[in-house]
Amino acid sequence: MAKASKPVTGIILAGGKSSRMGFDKGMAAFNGRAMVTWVIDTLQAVCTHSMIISNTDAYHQLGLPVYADIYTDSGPLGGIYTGLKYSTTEYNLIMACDMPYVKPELLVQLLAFADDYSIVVPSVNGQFEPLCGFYHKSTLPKMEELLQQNTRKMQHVIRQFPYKEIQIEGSSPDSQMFANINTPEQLLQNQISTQSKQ
Ligand SMILES: Nc1nc2c(ncn2[C@@H]2O[C@H](COP(=O)(O)OP(=O)(O)OP(=O)(O)O)[C@@H](O)[C@H]2O)c(=O)[nH]1
Repeated sequence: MAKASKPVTGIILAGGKSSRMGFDKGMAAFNGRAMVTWVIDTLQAVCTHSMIISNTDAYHQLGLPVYADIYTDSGPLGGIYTGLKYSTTEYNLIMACDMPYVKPELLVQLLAFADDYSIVVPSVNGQFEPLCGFYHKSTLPKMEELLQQNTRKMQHVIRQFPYKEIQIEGSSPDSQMFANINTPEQLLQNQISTQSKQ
């Protein structure tokens, strides 16, 4: 997979509570290795730099820069803000640590609109997938304003910017890429189904 023509930072969100999983989901074993490492591989196929936003020491063993949330307990928006703040590139791809099925080809599709929009996100049946998106560094000041206003809903955040939506039908196989692994049951079921496909 060719890297993007401009520098792009891959920002992995690995904070939050993992309350449904009951333990840190990014470091949970998924198909033989930590779930976050699948996401790292996807981003590194396309990005020139990568970083992890987490408040947990375990992520330091993965060989990437790890930054703690600047605004704590602020949900994914807080993680996005921190990533963009530390990023040194205009182009940034954000991914949640619990989306191991996203393909680099999708990220390339998002980057194709990076010159024309502040945010580019896929949507499935009209619902944005904000934690697999392109975010321009210039969104930072407004992101901070939204955080300070206690905004949490990413569906609302995206609409504050010039954004592009890549629509994906819920019935298409591509929509399966956005499956989150949030619970021990999903972890187990997805490992079995992934292995049976090999
Ligand atoms: N850096 C950072 N990432 C977060 C934060 N909250 C959620 N995330 C990340 O955002 C993605 C989606 O998180 P959720 O599944 O909605 O929330 P969660 O707190 O991780 O899990 P639950 O407690 O089960 O809801 C995951 O990759 C999380 O690691 C946060 O406060 N900071």
